[in-house]
Amino acid sequence: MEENSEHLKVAIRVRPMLDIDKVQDSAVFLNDNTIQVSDSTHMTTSTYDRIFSSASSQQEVFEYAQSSVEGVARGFNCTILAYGQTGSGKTYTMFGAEWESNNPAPQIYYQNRIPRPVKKAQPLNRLKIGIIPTSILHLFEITKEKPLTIYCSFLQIYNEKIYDLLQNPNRDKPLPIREERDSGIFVENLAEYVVEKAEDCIFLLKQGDRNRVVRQTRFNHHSSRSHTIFQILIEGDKANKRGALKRAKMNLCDLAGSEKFDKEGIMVKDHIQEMNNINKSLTTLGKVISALSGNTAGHIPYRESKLTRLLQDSLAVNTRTILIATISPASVYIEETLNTLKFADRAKQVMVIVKKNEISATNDQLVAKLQREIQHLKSLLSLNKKGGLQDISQQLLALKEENERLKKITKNLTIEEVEILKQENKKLRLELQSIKEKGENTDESFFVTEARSSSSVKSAKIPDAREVLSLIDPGSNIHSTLEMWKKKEMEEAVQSLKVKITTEGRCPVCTLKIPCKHYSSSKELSRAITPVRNVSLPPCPKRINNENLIKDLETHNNSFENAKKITFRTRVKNSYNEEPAALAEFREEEKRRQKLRETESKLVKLSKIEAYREEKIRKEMQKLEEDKQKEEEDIIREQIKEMNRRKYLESQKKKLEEFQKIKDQEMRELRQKMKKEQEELKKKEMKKQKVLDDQKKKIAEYQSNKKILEEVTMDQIEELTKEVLLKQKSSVRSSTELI
Ligand SMILES: Nc1ncnc2c1ncn2[C@@H]1O[C@H](COP(=O)(O)OP(=O)(O)OP(=O)(O)O)[C@@H](O)[C@H]1O
Repeated sequence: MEENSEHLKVAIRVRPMLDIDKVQDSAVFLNDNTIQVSDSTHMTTSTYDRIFSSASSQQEVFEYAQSSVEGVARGFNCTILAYGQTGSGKTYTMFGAEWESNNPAPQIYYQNRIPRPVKKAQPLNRLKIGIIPTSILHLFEITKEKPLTIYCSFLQIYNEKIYDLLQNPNRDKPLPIREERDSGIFVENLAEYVVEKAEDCIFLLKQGDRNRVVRQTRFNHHSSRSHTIFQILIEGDKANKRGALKRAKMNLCDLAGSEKFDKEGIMVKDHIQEMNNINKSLTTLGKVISALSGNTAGHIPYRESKLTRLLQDSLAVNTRTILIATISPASVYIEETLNTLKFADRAKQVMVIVKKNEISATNDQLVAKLQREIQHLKSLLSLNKKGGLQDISQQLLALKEENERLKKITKNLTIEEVEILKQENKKLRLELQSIKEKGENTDESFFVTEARSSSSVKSAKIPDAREVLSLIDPGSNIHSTLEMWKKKEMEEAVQSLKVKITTEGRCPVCTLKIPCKHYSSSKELSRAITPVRNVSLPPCPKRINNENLIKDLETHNNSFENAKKITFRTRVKNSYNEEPAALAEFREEEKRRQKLRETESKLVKLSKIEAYREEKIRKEMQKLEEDKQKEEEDIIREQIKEMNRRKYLESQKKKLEEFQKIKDQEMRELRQKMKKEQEELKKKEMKKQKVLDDQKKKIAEYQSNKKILEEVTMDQIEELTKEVLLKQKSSVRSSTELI
């Protein structure tokens, strides 16, 4: 399987000066991939993978992330994060400018959001939209006609609580984070939509964006006050040659911006709380990045904030991660800019190992998940089919049959069968979504992937009427119809019970064997029974009539079992008070009831033990999960340490090699110098020798001359002198003649 080790990619984007920047002098200077930030005393210089100036276009920024987005279609996970102080351009980078004109900025804080009027959708301008919409368009373009299913979800983390942006605009249902061996970390009950077209995905993105918490702050009229994560999950529909299905997810995060306490202005309580939560979660993100980069030893504090916990398996762990740090050029924000660059510097050092994600098509868990999901979707669908509620019991029966059918298709499915299951699943989801669009269902748990909702994770059994009821919001139409159905079922149960009693020759009122107070003979009873069988019971001549009984039953939880108990209790009461003959039977019954109670209490005890055991097992499982989690964290830490060690060794090796090279060069130069010096020395020696030889020669000459001179007499000297003088004279004469 493809596997690469790479650095976390870090880019800086500088936004242009805005009217809101009161002092318009720049403290940021760019030169290729180097950025300089200067205040009156210091100049900080840093280099990054890429720097986008205020003139850079949205398209240029997308192109930087394009290969990672394309990797998602090949099975590589990807996370793109925008980080920076408030008002520095994160939302502009992730969503875009066109986006803002489609979602006009509110001037007030939407505490209880009134839905904004939805403008008629304008065509997206690809030059203006940000990374998220462009990635969606690009992803759909490159996966067109590929056998893939694309899911999307959209959440916000506001005040350390997670909300579904597509289902919960009022933020009244915070969602928990769960972790499971197979599904990894996920948000329970988060809606996951199957999207077939880019336009549908964009539509959902816009819907969700409208539900995001925004507030007007000192530095941004339309400041995002929550972190958002738009997640796209891609799953292959067809297995490859190795029988594996592709599976990759892309997280597109627009973080809320850090903000300083406004000492001059007035900050409302909510604003302060938001600010503290945002700053706290960003600090934790900083700590996690620091730990991942190997700068701090030990524990990675993923669990300290919802943001880092959610991104635990999507941040630098088997995920191509791109960080776009946004800054403002204005000198007034220099402190925030330096903090952002410091964060980016740490992120630069994080190493990531990414591998292609594949899952075996015949993997037991996948098959089981698909089967469960199909059942869940079918049960929801059948509940929503028009007119289907009247004969709900028939539908439940049909679902039970379906359950049996699916159970029979046990684990040994062929790849083709799994592919068919996947298609069925997709079809059902789309059918459900179209029902939701038409407004036939108001239930918010409608689009929750079966495997991601707690009720269904626990068991794969078909829901009974009570479970079906619990799926539906109280107050909705479906709920009231089901209530009616439940009442009807209860009435029928009472009827059939009474018919049963009367056919045994007992009085339907006091349930004693006739003759009793109400009926003297079976003849009288049979006359009375006839209408009872079909419509209603004969009215009790003395005290209890049908309606009272039914009311009684209703107040006692409306179940068949309770109906039996109440009927019995009524009978006993009547007979005890008014018919002493019934006392013996009553005592017998009382004994039976006592036994029943004992058995029941035993059962309660047993179920308590069972519950205790389950709780213990659950705790053990949880502990095991936590241990596993810790182990995994240790492994990651070890991997990071190992990576850093290798990095350090490699850098040392490089340094050594460079040192060796320099040394070799120096040795070579030294040798050459020595050689030259030796040659020069040799030359000098030779010169010296020559001078010595010359001098020796001169001495020899001198000595021979001296010897000659010693032998020459005074007369010979005079003669020689004369001769010389004569020679000189003649030469002078000849020269004067010549003149
Ligand atoms: N590169 C850019 N080109 C032009 N305008 C920009 C650019 N970046 C940001 N802006 C403008 O700056 C303002 C603030 O940007 P934005 O809302 O994206 O900031 P933010 O970092 O998301 O802030 P917050 O954290 O408060 O939500 C917006 O009006 C936006 O249009």
